[in-house]
This record gives sequence, C-alpha cells and structure tokens, in this order.
Amino acid sequence: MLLAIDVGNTRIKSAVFEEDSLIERFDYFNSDFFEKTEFVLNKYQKIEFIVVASVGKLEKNDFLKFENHAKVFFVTRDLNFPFRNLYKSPTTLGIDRMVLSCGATLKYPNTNRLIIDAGTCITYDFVDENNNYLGGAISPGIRLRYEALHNYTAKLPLLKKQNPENIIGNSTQESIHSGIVNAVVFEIDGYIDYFKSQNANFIIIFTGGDTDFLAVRLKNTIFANSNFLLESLSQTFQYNQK
Ligand SMILES: Nc1ncnc2c1ncn2[C@@H]1O[C@H](COP(=O)(O)OP(=O)(O)OP(=O)(O)O)[C@@H](O)[C@H]1O
Ligand SMILES: CC(C)(CO)[C@@H](O)C(=O)NCCC(=O)O
Ligand SMILES: [K+]
Repeated sequence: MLLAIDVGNTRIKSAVFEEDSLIERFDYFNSDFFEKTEFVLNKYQKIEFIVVASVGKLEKNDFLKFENHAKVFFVTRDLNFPFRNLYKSPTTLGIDRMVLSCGATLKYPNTNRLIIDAGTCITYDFVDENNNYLGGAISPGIRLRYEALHNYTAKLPLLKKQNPENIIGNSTQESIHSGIVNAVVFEIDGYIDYFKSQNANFIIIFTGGDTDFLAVRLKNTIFANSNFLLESLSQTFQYNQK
C-alpha cells in the first residue's frame, strides 16, 4: 500500500492506493497536517511508502517524522520523468506540473496531451505526442479571483463562488460571479479550442479542486478527474522504482 500526498498551495490532498486503485482520499489544511497524516497511517497499517509532492510550505524534513510508519519518497526534479523537459526555466517548473505531466504521459501514450489543473492557480501543461514537455500557462484560480477583487478594491464584497445566472450580471453580486466564473470558463474553453485547432490527435485532462464545479460548465468534452494528481503521484513513484 502507498500513501500519496499532494501538498498544494491551500490544502493537502492525500490518497491511499492498493496497486493502482485509490482506496480512500483525505483533504485537510496545513494546520492539521501531522494529526491527519498520523490518523491515515494508523488506519492503514499496510502503507509501505509515503510519496509526497509539495508546492506548499512543507519540505522533505516535515515528512521524516513518519519514517517509523513507512518509507518516505519525496518527489524532486532530479527523478526520472517520461518526457523531455523543454521548459526554458526547468529548475523553476512546479513539481505539481511535472507530476501531472508524468501521469498524463504514462497513461495516454502517443498523443498530444493538455492537462488543466484548476486549483489555487489554474495551470495548463502541454506534452506533445513525442513526449516533449513544452510548457503552458499559469492563471489565478477561482477563489484567488474572488479574494483579489475584494482585497484590492474599496467596495467589492468577498463572495463565495456561485454559478452566475447570466452572462450579463444585473447586480454587484451577479456581476462578480459572472466576471469570475464565466471568465474562467471562457478562458479554459479558449485554451482548449486553440489546442484543438493545432492538434489532430489529442487528449484533455481536467483536474484540481474546482474540477466538478467547472467541468459541467465547459462546452468542450474533457476527461474530468479530480484525483488525477494523486494518481499521477503513484505513477511517478512506480516509474522511478523500475
Ligand atoms: N474545501 C475547500 N477548500 C478550499 N478550496 C476548495 C474547497 N473545495 C473546493 N475548493 C476549490 O478549490 C480551489 C482550490 O483548489 P485545490 O484545493 O486543488 O487548491 P490547492 O490545495 O492550493 O492545490 P493546488 O496548489 O494544487 O492548486 C479553490 O478555487 C476552491 O474554489
Ligand atoms: C503554478 C503553481 C503555483 C501551481 O500550483 C506551481 O506549479 C508553481 O509554484 N510553479 C512554479 C512556476 C512554474 O511552474 O513555472
Ligand atoms: K493548480
């Protein structure tokens, strides 16, 4: 058994795997990190490996205290990845983007892949059919946009994300929901349309904390899988065991 841990910018997501099957997933905040991880390790005593990717505040040292339970495998850029990294600044490419690209390359061979992760940030990553990682885009995620409008203006309230009723918002609240949710949907559909116009043979993978909220609103057909990063962590580990 393996425990995959994705330390994101806002939350920690983890999942227990038996072979390639996801048995149970746990989401928690940094403040609960130690207790929750201990809880999972005690619940699943058969966990042999803890596989971690962190873009957040936790470092490898923070995980070594679990070594009495299981071996810690911390994902870094020095591991083997199944793609050629053509990013111009490879040493600053996010580990989460590398893990997503690894999972997509292994799961969907011989095709162009676009991976969209709608979390704190929305990231777009492109791995071509010859397994070249080319890069993509980083934009602010939904919650970040709501907070930015509130924090950098005098009058705009902080709202919880909500489906806009219309494109034309007829109140302050509706204008904000439209300006954020519709804009994110237009953005994602726009990237997908561009990608489709450039590639005949392709797959689009959609993941992140806003997967379910957004997937139903996109006009394009995509593979929505909110566990894709966790599954890719397990795949990255296995790829490096060979
Ligand atoms: N319980 C929750 N807490 C916080 N955000 C949530 C929650 N459920 C859904 N979300 C949505 O998920 C988005 C954040 O995504 P996610 O949880 O994947 O971010 P994250 O932990 O920072 O991960 P990453 O850094 O990989 O993007 C927010 O825009 C928010 O709308
Ligand atoms: C873009 C984020 C914040 C998304 O989690 C992360 O992948 C990151 O910190 N990336 C570093 C910059 C880059 O990927 O080019
Ligand atoms: K993200």
